[in-house]
This record gives sequence, structure tokens and C-alpha cells, in this order.
Amino acid sequence: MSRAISLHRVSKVYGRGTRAVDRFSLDIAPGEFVVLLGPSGCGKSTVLRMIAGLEDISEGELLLDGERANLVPPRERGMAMVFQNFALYPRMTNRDNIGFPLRLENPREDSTARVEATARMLGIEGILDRYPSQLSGGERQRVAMGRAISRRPSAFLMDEPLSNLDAKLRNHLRAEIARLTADLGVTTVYVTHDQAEAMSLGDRVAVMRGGVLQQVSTPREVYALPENVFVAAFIGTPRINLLQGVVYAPLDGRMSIDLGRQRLPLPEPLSRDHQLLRIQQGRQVVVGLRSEAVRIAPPSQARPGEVALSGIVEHMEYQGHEALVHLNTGSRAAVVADLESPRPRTGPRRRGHGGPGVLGRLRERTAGRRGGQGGRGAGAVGANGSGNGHDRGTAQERTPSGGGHVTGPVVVLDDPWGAAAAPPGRPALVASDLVVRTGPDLRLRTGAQVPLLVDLAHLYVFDHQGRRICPAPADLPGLDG
Ligand SMILES: Nc1ncnc2c1ncn2[C@@H]1O[C@H](COP(=O)(O)OP(=O)(O)OP(=O)(O)O)[C@@H](O)[C@H]1O
Repeated sequence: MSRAISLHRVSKVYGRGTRAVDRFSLDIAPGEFVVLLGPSGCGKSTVLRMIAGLEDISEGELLLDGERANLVPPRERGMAMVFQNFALYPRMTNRDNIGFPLRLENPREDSTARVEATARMLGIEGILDRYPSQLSGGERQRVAMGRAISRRPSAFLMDEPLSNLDAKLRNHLRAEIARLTADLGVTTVYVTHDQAEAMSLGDRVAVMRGGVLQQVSTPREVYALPENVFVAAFIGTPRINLLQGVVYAPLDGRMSIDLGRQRLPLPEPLSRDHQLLRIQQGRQVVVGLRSEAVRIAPPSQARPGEVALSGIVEHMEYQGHEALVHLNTGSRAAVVADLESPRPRTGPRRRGHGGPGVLGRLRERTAGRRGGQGGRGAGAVGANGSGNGHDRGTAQERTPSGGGHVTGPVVVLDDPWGAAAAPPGRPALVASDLVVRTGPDLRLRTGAQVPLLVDLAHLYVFDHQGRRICPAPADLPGLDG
């Protein structure tokens, strides 16, 4: 039997007020495969452990098949966990390891047939009589999965089960996990910080940041319609380009977005999405351009809906089948704080000590550069405000526990040229603000100016708090309404 799992405003507060999970709500249907995705420390494992019963729930409710289960002992939940570190008994053969939960459940029953059927399912019949130390990492993880499957649990809880394996094996086992869980039709909750893994496995992906659920949607939707700038930046490779802009909407002229040295004119007649931008007139926004939205080509080759920009080549990254061109368009890149590893803050913050300071901001910029979006004068953007590291002039909301965790809205640094800019006389850390994908054969000289075409059908705009305003949210009332 497969379980329905529901979490209603579930929080976890560890000792000394660390709020690792904050009012997390999610309904998982029987047989569904849901991936919890987010950077290190965002609370994914804690959610999984609360579902398993390995961690007490501080606030909120866990329902299993509609019944409150906060206090149900782990063993009675009928769930099986697979961890990243395989956790096999070294002195037992693999056969005994797989059969162990069955013997525990029913010591008198002969488990041979069940163990062999499980091994066949995983393609490990040939190694049943060896010991775990005689196996490769991939084989060990298969045995660990066998042990989880043999008992026919009502749900699988998998905590980064593939992260100790090399890339090739990871891809292979990923496909096997997808097939197995689909065949067995068992509800699966899978934790990972690898967005590609999440996108390829999940029926739905739940993106977390700083203990807070940001969005839960199908992989397609989480990519195409990210609720906020954090989700947009976390999902997709290469990372979405994020540029700071200002909406320019004159009453009698063409609307555009000012990107600093260049403008993005919006095509007329304005689409519904672009009409909605009118109310942002004069406001700072974040423009998001995924790599498929920009190509290197002269204005003469523009298709309908494409507008021209230009950029100076900073460097090229060859990747075999394609190349990534890092360009400077004279814009200010927006860096999303905490993409790499947010940590909920502990204890009350002292005034003036909450932000990351110059060093922290430089680190954020470097992180942004790794993701291909750092830039001269980059501003920091946070989603739901958690750990955004910017205290000045921002609306923030403290959780009632008194922990330092922040769940307020998103902010953009209002001082983008401030502390993180290069000191006089020294080169800026990063000068590229836009990464464009091209074929591997294109040769471009560093410093060359190249023409770009931006497809405005693929334009994302986020407000100054990081929420997506374009494409418009589906539940937005009509413009006249
Ligand atoms: N037993 C504990 N006591 C105090 N704090 C804890 C404890 N366990 C986890 N935390 C904190 O709770 C936060 C969430 O941890 P969790 O392990 O759930 O994150 P995660 O997203 O699974 O991270 P990772 O991908 O690195 O495993 C972290 O800041 C972590 O330091």
C-alpha cells in the first residue's frame, strides 16, 4: 500500500532557537515522487527525518493517510529510508543485509524468495553472497536500496542516496530509481541539492531555502514559471542571467527596461505580461534571461519579438558540445544570496552584525561568478528574505520563536556600487554580467564587441523583492478587474 503524506505548517526548532524548518506545508499523493531540493543547510533532511519519525516535530502536523502521526513511532510508519552513506552491516553478507528487515519483521518466515526477487529487480543476484566491503559504491547502494525495498514499505524516504557515487554511476542509478519507484508505485520523498537530479526524477519538485518552502511544482513549471528569483537562479544550467534594471514607461512613448548602458525596448503592441510592467514605472526590477533567450547574431537577423543588445567578450568557456560566452553588457548583475549554502541564523542578531559585511558580500559575488552571473557592482537579491544579508531599508519578519530566521520579502541591494565594488586602481573581481550559449566552433576574441538578440518571449522580470511579475502569475486578476 502506498501512503499519502501531508505536512501542515510544520516547523523544527533545534536547541538554542535554530529554526531549521519554518511552517512547511506539502501534500504528497499516494505513489507520487516528490523531490526536496535546495542548497546545503536549507532543512531538506530535517523535513525528511520528521516524516520518518527520526526527528520530533516542534510545531505543526504530520498526517499519514489523513491520520495525525506526529507521535507515531518510526517503526510503525511503514517507511524505508535510504541514506547517502549506504549504512550496511559489514559482517553480514549482502543477502543477509537485504533480508534483515524481513527477519526483524517476521523471524520465522523464510525470506529467501523475497530477497532473491528484490535482487533480481536491482540486477544484483550475482553478489548476494559477498560482503559489503567486496562491492563497488554503486553495488553497495543497490544493496542498500534492496534492503529498503524488500520489506515493501508504504513510502521511500531517500536522503541524497547517490551523492557518494561518481557522475556516470549517478546517472545510471538515477534512471533505475525512477523505474523502480514507478514500478512499485510507492510514495517517494527524495532529498537532493542537485537540481538536475531533482528535475529528472520528481513528479514534483519542492524548492527550499533557509527552512522555508519557496515553490512546489512540476519540473517543467518550476523551470518555466519560477515564483521568485531564488527558484529561477537555483534551477537550470547555465544559471539564469539576472540583471538589475529600471522600468521606463512614458505615457506617450515606447516602454523599455533600462539596463544601465543599454535598454531593452518592449515590442508593441504590448503583450499582457509587458502591460503589467507599466505599474513598475521608475522602479528597480531584476531582469532574468535564460541562455535560450539570448543569441549572438546581428540586428539584421532579428526574428519577430527579438531586440538587439551588444556585449564585450570577457572570456569563453569551452564545454565540448557547446561554448559559454561571458559578456559585459554594461549592466549590473543581481546576485542571489544564499544560493550555495544558506544557514538559518541562531539566536537574536545584534544590530549592525546581521549582514555579511564586505567579506560576505565579496563571497556572494564570487559565488555569483561561479554560477555565471557575477558582475561589476552586483546587487544581492534574496527570496523570502532569508539570510539575504542586507539589513538596510528592508522589510523583514522575525519568526515568533525568537530565532534569527527571517521570512520577510525579497530585497535588492540599494547600494549596488557600494562595498563590493573594486577598490580604486584594482580591477573589478568580475566584469561579465551575461552568459550566452553558442556552438563550440565559434571563435571570439576577448575584448571583441558582439551583437546580441534577446527573445522577449523568454523575458523574466522580478520585482525589487524578487517575486516574479513577468510572466504574470496565473491567478492575477484581469487588468481591468
Ligand atoms: N541536531 C541539530 N541541532 C542543531 N541544528 C541542527 C541539527 N541538525 C541540523 N541542524 C541545522 O538545521 C539546518 C538544516 O539542516 P538539514 O540537515 O536539514 O539541511 P539540509 O538541507 O539537509 O543540508 P545538507 O544538504 O547539507 O544535508 C542546518 O542549519 C543545520 O545546521
